[in-house]
Amino acid sequence: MSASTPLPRTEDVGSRSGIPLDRREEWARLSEHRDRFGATHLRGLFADDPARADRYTLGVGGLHVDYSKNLVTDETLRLLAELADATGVATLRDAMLRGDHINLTEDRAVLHTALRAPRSAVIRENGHDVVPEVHRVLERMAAFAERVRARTWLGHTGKPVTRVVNIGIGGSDLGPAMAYEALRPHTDRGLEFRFVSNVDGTDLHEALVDADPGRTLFVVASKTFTTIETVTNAEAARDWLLSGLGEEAGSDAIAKHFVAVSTNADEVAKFGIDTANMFEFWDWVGGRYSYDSAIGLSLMVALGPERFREMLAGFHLMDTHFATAPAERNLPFLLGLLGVWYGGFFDAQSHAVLPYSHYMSKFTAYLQQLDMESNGKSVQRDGRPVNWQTGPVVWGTPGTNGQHAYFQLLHQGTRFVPADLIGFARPAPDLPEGLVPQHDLLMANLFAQGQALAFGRTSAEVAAEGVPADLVPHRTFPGNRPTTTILAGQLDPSVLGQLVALYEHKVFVQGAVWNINSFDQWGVQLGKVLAKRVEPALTEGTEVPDLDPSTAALVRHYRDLRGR
Ligand SMILES: O=P(O)(O)OC[C@H]1O[C@H](O)[C@H](O)[C@@H](O)[C@@H]1O
Repeated sequence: MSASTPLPRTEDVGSRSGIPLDRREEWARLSEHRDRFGATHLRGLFADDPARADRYTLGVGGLHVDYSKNLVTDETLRLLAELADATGVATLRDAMLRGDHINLTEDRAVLHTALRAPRSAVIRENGHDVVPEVHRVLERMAAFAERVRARTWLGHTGKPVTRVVNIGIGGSDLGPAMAYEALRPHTDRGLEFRFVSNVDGTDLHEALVDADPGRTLFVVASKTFTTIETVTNAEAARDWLLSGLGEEAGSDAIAKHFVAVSTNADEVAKFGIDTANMFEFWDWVGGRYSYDSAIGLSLMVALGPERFREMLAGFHLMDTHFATAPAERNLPFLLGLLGVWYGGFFDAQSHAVLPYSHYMSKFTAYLQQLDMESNGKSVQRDGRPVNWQTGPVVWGTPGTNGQHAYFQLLHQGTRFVPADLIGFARPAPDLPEGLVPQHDLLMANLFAQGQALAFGRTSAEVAAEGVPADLVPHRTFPGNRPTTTILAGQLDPSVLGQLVALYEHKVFVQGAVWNINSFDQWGVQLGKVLAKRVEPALTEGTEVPDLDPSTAALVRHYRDLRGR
């Protein structure tokens, strides 16, 4: 889109009218409702309505989601659904799913849902059905993955590749790295996987320090293939390979030890990777929505094509639910609207995602990009500033570890932090017998935390336990801290796909209500530009014009410390 082309009007792509969110009557009704809601306590809500847990639980695919411990009533949910309706969430959803260019500032379609569509689907982008291409690339990925898994993908010296090093950052790292970790029991344990993202050379160093160049395969994953961290690490990896195999190994070694995943064939070729070894995706896939595209190549090698496809089917199941279920029984709508309620009317600044699964240790970091890069915006789709809170700070680590670190603040601090608790009924399939009983202990903690956060412990209850009067306030738990519990049978590829799609669509719903473009990320540009300007000052002492006094002094001090 040229700079002079006007952006499509907001009403063309969703929002029913140009009325700002905070001037809508549906918003005003929620605001009045919030005033009436006051300090209504979850204890009272459950006492008044014992059936609440049943009514506020929804099962979709393999997920069982209990949202009853949220600060909502039927009226809240009705008013939120009316807000979703008035802001055109479903209209924008339909526009996204059919390939309209809802990413206004980049004039792009947003079609990650096409990545997991069945072969029979027809989804057009600019009039062209993208589904056959999606499946063509999936088949190429599968053929490649099978060769590595069968140990028939041989390196330059004739040895099979056994270590796969994914080089990528942001959306080209977080998804595959997270899913690899989450699905470890389903991976080929005879292969080793490393995910290198940071431009800090220590990241690559640690991935290669014990590697055999003859057995190492690099997957360079970058949508643009211009990202400085990835290109720098890929060049260093190439140097490492050639110094290990001998410079004369040259292009044959590159061809056997490097594959690329990108939308940019020109840059891939410039780097020296044969485009026959390139796995393609498209500009209608956002980086943070891309790990089910060819960006998941390393993951597919780890899992095998069949399990990768099970994961895609899990995504698709949630896509179908999102596309078809009525708003009041639609999980992404519900979870998205709860966040709108807390951000808009409870001043929630953050949202904790707390998986009770050590394999999910990278899940929240993955969601940070998904949510915060999508909805960390402060202008509306037409460029006017927003006058309401948009995306929260998303944070969290696996339970039970977090309980011994920051849960104190969740229980007794002054901040209001809604949280998602995620757990799985069955332990990992290959967990040794002796460790299986620990799983119930893990899950008991999940349930206990949801209970403690919701219901707390009153001062009367504490006093009745014989606690001395001066300690009672310290040992009282106010409760009324909302959680949503997501329970699944087992952490398997399908369930992971369902979970990720649930959060993708939740983020979508929120962006639609807030009337922001969830699909660009201009906010990451400035730092990149400035880093390029500052680097010569660090290395060569070059004067950087217009450097502010604080940064200039830091640069001087850095050079002193480096002895330059
Ligand atoms: O895949 P790439 O083009 O290398 O981009 C990697 C990442 O870097 C950018 O700065 C964006 O903020 C991310 O959305 C993107 O996922």
